[in-house]
Amino acid sequence: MTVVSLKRADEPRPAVQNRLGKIEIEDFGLRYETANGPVDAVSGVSLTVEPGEFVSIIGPSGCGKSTMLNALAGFLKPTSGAVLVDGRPVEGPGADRGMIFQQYSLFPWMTVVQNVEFGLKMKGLHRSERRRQARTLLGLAGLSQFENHYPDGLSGGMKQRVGIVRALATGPRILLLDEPFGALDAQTRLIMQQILTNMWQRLKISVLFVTHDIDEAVFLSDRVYVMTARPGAIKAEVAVPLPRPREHALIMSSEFLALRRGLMSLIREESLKAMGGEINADALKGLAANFDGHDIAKAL
Ligand SMILES: Nc1ncnc2c1ncn2[C@@H]1O[C@H](COP(=O)(O)OP(=O)(O)OP(=O)(O)O)[C@@H](O)[C@H]1O
Repeated sequence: MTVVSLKRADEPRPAVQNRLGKIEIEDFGLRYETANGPVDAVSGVSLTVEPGEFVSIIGPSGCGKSTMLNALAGFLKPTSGAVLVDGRPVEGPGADRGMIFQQYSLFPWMTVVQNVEFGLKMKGLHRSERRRQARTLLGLAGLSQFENHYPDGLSGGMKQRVGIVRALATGPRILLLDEPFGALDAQTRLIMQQILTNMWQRLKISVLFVTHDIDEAVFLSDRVYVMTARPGAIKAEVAVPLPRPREHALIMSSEFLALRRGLMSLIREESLKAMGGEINADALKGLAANFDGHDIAKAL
């Protein structure tokens, strides 16, 4: 079995017929205008997510991962290139895309079930139908007995589960997740990964998932894109041909470890480049002065 296959980003892939939720990012660039001049966050990125696919993006800090998700969500406009959902350019936020951030974004004055029902209310659904749909999704996420709790009384993992359920309640075709489990402890993170994959498989939506955690990317994804240091571009596309459903014991398998090693070496180089930009010679001189004249800059 080929465990790590690196493909060119523009290589054709078989299309899934008659299904919605396709993401196409074509030669995408985004420049921020700041008081200190322009910042090219992302440059010339092309990537695709087929309907129903689970795709992750990993890359060094500041390479533009969040910028890209925000453009897909419709919060930012590309400076160059195009961002398409089901063949149409993204013009702004829409109910076809749900977004989940690392920070929990629940309404603290609403109960769990009211938070989940909120988007359905905006869609004009009748109260009894809203409650029925919200309860079905809360059941899938193992949250049935917490429906009348307020967010303040929930753990971080539970809040994030409610956030995922809320984003899914309006029936998006695409779920965009930006480091959603970054603030959770390791054990809760594993449980959340399992819940997310279960819901993804049941609902058959497309997922684009940003993470810093290589194990998480391999465990969850069909494919992983690796980005370069800023301005972010695609360095590699890695297929994850591990069978589903996946159990956590998989992370000890030789196939998983080979993928992990491959991704690790791809990303190490870019992380060093990204850090190199921040560690300048003056900063190192400053450090040396703090160490009784010992030249630790040379040792580095
Ligand atoms: N509103 C903004 N104005 C100016 N520069 C910005 C803005 N938002 C992001 N940037 C810069 O654009 C670059 C990409 O930022 P972005 O947050 O997209 O990266 P990231 O890969 O998600 O980072 P991290 O992994 O640390 O979350 C960074 O250098 C960042 O400082």
